[in-house]
Amino acid sequence: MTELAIDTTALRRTYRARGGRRVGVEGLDLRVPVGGVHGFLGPNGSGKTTTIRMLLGLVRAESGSMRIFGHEVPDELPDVIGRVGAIVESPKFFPTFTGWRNLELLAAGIGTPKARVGEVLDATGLGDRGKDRYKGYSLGMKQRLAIAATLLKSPDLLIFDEPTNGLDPAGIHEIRQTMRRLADEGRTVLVSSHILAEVEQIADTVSIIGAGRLLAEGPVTDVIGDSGITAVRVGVPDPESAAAVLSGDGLRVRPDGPYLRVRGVDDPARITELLAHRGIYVHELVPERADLESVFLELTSATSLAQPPRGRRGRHAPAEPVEPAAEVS
Ligand SMILES: Nc1ncnc2c1ncn2[C@@H]1O[C@H](COP(=O)(O)OP(=O)(O)OP(=O)(O)O)[C@@H](O)[C@H]1O
Repeated sequence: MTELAIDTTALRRTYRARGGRRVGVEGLDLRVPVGGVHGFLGPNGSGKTTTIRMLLGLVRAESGSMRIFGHEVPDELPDVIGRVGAIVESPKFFPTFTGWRNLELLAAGIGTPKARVGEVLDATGLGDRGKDRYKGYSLGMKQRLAIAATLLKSPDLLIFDEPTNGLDPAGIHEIRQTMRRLADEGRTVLVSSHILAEVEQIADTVSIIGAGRLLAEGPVTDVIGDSGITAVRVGVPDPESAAAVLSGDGLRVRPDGPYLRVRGVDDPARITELLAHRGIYVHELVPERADLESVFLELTSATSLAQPPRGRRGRHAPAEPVEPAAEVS
């Protein structure tokens, strides 16, 4: 059985809202394996921050259970929190102090030897900028300094809530590289995001949530699907007749401009074969590979929220629609 860094069962947290309760997290089962980068994905308001805050003991769960490295949270959190580093909000640093000095102060505060400061600056790619003042850092460098601060106590688990918010592409790239490097050192990195493209490139495993519930989980490749082919774009002289032929064979077909988009086919050659038998000749056949973005959009769209369960690991998991709660003004 895979060793788990984070394990939650039927986790629930709601918030008071006008006209009732607003769902933060509703029956969430989250499993983060030890080692590697785990993308915790969901649209805005899907419950990522609420989950992270509950794991860190900052928000109380109404029901359900949570474990970090097998320790019950929140009861046994003091036993394991030393192994956890987290950035939930932007940490405050002294603007006129150097990055190095800021970290020295933090290290002294938690009883970490000063020698560790140089190591964590190197680990986050700030080795040659440590002697520069914090206020002169780019946003990406500021975020890397925040990561460096979490590394001072050498945590086994790092939790980053939307660490690339507000960064430009270069900054995003730097953070991505840093997270990958940390995972390659044997740490577990949980990174929440609603930007799929950046997570897809570095995550080993993902959990996708919507409306506080798990929609899919597993290795990125499994979540995307083994074949990777989600649809085939087909160009034919007579799309209407071709659609009838393909639908008749159980394929899902819909018009897409002058083309047809066909789903439910593992081997695109099947399309050519079916159509050729009816004297319809294909002039274009383009398999379109799924990416996490399209899986995510499909899973988190309102219609798929209402779809029935399809299983667990590497599959799409149960999801039920949740009544929207009124906003509090
Ligand atoms: N303190 C709070 N009071 C009331 N409602 C809250 C509070 N915190 C979160 N919520 C609500 O709970 C739901 C989940 O919010 P949460 O911040 O956990 O989502 P998220 O996935 O982290 O979103 P984002 O990507 O926008 O940060 C949202 O509907 C949000 O409005």
